Amino acid sequence: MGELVVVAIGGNSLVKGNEDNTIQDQYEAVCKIAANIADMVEEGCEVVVTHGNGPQVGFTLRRGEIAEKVAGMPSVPLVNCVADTQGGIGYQIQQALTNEFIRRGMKQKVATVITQVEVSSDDPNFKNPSKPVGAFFTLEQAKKLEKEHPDWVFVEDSGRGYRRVVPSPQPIDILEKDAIKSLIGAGYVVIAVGGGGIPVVKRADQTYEGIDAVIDKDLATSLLAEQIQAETLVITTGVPKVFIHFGKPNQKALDVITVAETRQYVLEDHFPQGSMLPKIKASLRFLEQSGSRVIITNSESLKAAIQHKAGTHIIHGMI
Ligand SMILES: Nc1ncnc2c1ncn2[C@@H]1O[C@H](COP(=O)(O)OP(=O)(O)O)[C@@H](O)[C@H]1O
Ligand SMILES: NC(=O)OP(=O)(O)O
Repeated sequence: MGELVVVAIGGNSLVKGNEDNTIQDQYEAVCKIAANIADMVEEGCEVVVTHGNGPQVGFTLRRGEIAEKVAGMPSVPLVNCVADTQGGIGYQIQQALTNEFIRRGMKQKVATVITQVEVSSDDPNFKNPSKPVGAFFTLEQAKKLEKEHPDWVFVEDSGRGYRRVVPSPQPIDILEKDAIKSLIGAGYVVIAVGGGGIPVVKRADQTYEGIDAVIDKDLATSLLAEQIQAETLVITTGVPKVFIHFGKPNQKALDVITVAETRQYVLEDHFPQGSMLPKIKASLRFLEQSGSRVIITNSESLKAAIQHKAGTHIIHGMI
């Protein structure tokens, strides 16, 4: 059995532009990432793929709102928008990976698991929306939209523009973790926890129901990696490495850092709230709970990163 690696794909890395991004554009981006993931499988890794849905779930929500306004169609709850994007993006990744394995003459099987993630209805994050979704707007556009829709909240997203935010509770448990483990054991490349998972709460009678929110996919991925006892968590994003003093003249790329060093960089405020900080928090959580190493890199560098030749590696301590 190879090293069990959970790879998270950022939702932003699947969209080129803003709301003008087409499904075909997204599939082309998915195909490029699928080739990089196939490289890892060829390297001997057992791979579980997770993905974000930040842009896509916002677009889906907006489509429903426009259809309601223009055609009087019933609105689609946010939790169902999460489920729709999990299925839609999961389908594209599953097809792209399957085709990539066929082209390479590999017998690898692929399956996507609809994944529900338990959250608490008492989570304080329900009262304080923080997860940016959908399109990026200018300040003027955001102010105009806030006037038109008093229930919408906007935040500035890491220097990239203003985005609508929705509640983002902490993930507590991956309901389908045993199914995911079984599929890995049967030799599948598994796609799971798409869009951070479909948020559900447990009722008093122990049954579940969906709740409107978008879970941070890095936190949900870290919980999955812990629950399936993965050795390695790889978070792919738009940059090849994590930097300190990011975007400043003295920015410095990090190659290998320890958990203690990473905690110190967090205290020194090197990682912004809406972008790199959730990835770092998810990495620390995985290493503190069970993991051996975390790699943060871009998808192009996946193979080299697994071979210790690229990316930022976070480890317990220096050997
Ligand atoms: N210290 C940092 N090191 C590297 N990248 C950073 C840092 N701070 C902010 N970033 C930015 O954060 C981005 C990752 O966040 P985001 O795009 O929201 O994630 P995702 O890829 O999951 O959608 C990077 O592509 C980079 O532009
Ligand atoms: N659900 C989620 O965290 O998606 P992104 O990674 O696309 O923001």
